[in-house]
Amino acid sequence: MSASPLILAIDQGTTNSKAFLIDPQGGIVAKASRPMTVTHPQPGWAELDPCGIWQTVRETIDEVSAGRDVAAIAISNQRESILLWDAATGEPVGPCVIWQCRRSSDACALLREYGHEAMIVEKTGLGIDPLFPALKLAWLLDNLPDARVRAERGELRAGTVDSWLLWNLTGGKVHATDASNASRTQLMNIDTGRWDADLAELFRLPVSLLPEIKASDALFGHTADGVPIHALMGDSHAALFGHGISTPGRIKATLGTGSSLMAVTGARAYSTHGLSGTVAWSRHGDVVHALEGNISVSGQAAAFATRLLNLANEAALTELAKTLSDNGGVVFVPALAGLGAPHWKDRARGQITGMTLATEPAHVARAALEAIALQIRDVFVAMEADLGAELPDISVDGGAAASDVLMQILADLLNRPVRRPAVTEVTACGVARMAGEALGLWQGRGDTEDTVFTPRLNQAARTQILSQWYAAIEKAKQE
Ligand SMILES: O=P(O)(O)OC[C@H](O)CO
Repeated sequence: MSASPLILAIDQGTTNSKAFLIDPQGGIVAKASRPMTVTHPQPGWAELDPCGIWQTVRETIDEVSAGRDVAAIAISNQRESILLWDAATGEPVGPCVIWQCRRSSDACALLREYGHEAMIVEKTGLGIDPLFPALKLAWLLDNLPDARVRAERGELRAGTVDSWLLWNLTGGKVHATDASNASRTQLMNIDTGRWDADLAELFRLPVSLLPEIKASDALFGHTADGVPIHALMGDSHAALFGHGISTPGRIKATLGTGSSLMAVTGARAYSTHGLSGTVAWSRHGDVVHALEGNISVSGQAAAFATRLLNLANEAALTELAKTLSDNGGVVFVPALAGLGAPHWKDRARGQITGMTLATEPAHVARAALEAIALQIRDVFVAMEADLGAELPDISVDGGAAASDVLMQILADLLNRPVRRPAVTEVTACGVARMAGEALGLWQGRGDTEDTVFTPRLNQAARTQILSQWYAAIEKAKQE
């Protein structure tokens, strides 16, 4: 038994549900993880089983909390994934349509054609792309039997994954979300922090279906055992907070299935370089704004290449990539779910270019790691252009940030130092801190040493890789 109060932080991601017990100094006392399987019923579609999401989260909570006192639960989650459930029974209605799913691609094209993009960006900070859930929710209402009628009769509830977990944790008593998650739905007006009636009408969605929007550090409710749920945050936002980035001038990249780069902007920022304006978090009514660039397939590019090359695991991919010092002209563009920021081409398709008879599997392995870094570089460059200032370095977290080889490639291609904190579970630590500070029990850790990867690649080699990359990106966009 630990004497200090412990926060139970959930990190519900695309491919794993994780739970951590975190002490007031930010130390991880216990952790548990369960894998999730994304299904692809049609090319470009991506779904998760809502019961599987709840079940895996429940199991990780039970595993880490056995025999411990938990002061509060804090939830961080994959964003932009949307689901529907029955208000009376709590049973899911249809699948969880996840952020990577492109099923609303045609509907997005129509909205663009009818000239709605400027209004949507003005209200939400988000451009039109299948990433965002408003059109996916409309798709569910239109395609699941009786769903629209039942929604209009008030029999259904909708929400992002945080809402679904909150509903289940509170035994169906609370239907709420936080401002960071709501800001990614394309239904929240970023200036008012409320669901927007014009957007709801445009997307044909009854506002009554949606959860109440609260501050990220609100007291959201209690579990049946009386444990307070005291923070909800989108995973990328929690990571930004976990890196201690709360003022402009620094940037972080979370390398998960996709990657998200975020920088705090102070006031609301408008991107002219393919990024999104978003809410970083809201606390005690104060809203912190950020610029974000989402990359659709990032760490997943390594998993994909591992499977294509028939390797045992991603460590084997990295070992193979390490056997060469260059890519031999091979470029991999992982547009496997379209291209996100800053290109936003949802119909782009993946490419492997530049192969010759001299190409070895190791070249493809190296190209896969470089692709992760190059996509991050594209967003980093857009971020500097939007901010009108150079960013001195980048802080990283997430599963793929554990790879020294990848972090060195990232430093080389960015031509900036890459800072990796000692604990890379920054998302969980960030949301735990949000709850811990709200409860007044957070002490924070003293200074810890980051591992810093310093650029070593010469300019000529960097320029060559970049020119091959831009040529391949153009090809992918034209698919
Ligand atoms: O599952 P992750 O950790 O890649 O996170 C997904 C993002 O939140 C999608 O925007």
